[in-house]
Formats: sequence, C-alpha cells, structure tokens
Amino acid sequence: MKTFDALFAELSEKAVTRPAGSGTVAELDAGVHAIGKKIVEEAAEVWMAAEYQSDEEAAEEISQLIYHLQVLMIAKGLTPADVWRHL
Ligand SMILES: N=c1c2ncn([C@@H]3O[C@H](COP(=O)(O)OP(=O)(O)OP(=O)(O)O)[C@@H](O)[C@H]3O)c2ncn1[C@@H]1O[C@H](COP(=O)(O)O)[C@@H](O)[C@H]1O
Repeated sequence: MKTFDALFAELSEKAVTRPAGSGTVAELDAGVHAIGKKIVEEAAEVWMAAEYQSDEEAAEEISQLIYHLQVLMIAKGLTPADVWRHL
C-alpha cells in the first residue's frame, strides 16, 4: 500500500525525470491555476461522496484530493515538512 511520503517521492521524481505519458508532468505543466481548479473540483467530489456515496467511494475521492494537493506542493516547491510544521 502506498503512503503519503511514498507518493510524494514518486511524484517529485517524475517532476524531475519527466517521463512521457505522466499525468503528473502534464498537470505540473498546466500550472498552479489549473492545479488549483482541480483541487476545488476534487474537494467537491470528496464532500459529495462523503454525504451521498459509499465509504469506499469517499476514500477514493480523498485519495485523489491528496494526489492533487501533492502536485500543487511540488509545483510550489513545498515539502511535507513545510506543511507538517503547521499541524
Ligand atoms: N494517485 C494518483 C491519482 N489520483 C488522481 N489522479 C488524477 O486525477 C484524476 C481524477 O480523475 P477524476 O476521477 O476526477 O476524473 P476526471 O475529472 O474525469 O479526470 P480528468 O478528466 O481531470 O483527468 C485522474 O484522471 C488522474 O489523472 C491521479 N493520477 C496519478 N496518481 C498516481 O500518481 C503516480 C504518478 O502518476 P503519473 O504521473 O500519471 O505517472 C502514480 O502512482 C499514480 O497512481
């Protein structure tokens, strides 16, 4: 099972190596404005799934929101430690 840190390491490497066909690379190239819109969209899907769908579907939407938040962190040059220190 993938952890937050493992996904962040994988996405960070893709941002550097830029493999063909990577959705992460495409999203990074689209820029912070586009990533921000994706985050808002995924956050709404999390809300709807939590209120009206199964726990499994809610968990899947939460995983997608985490993914897009990580892409935004990488686009901004933020590390998990930059975030954790505010918790
Ligand atoms: N965990 C994820 C992940 N979660 C969500 N997503 C993206 O977020 C989108 C969410 O899709 P939705 O269900 O909201 O459907 P959608 O709105 O129709 O999607 P789009 O039309 O916007 O693509 C998916 O299409 C994926 O592009 C993810 N893309 C990649 N990963 C993981 O990131 C890693 C790197 O991926 P690549 O960069 O693509 O190699 C791999 O381990 C992947 O498993």
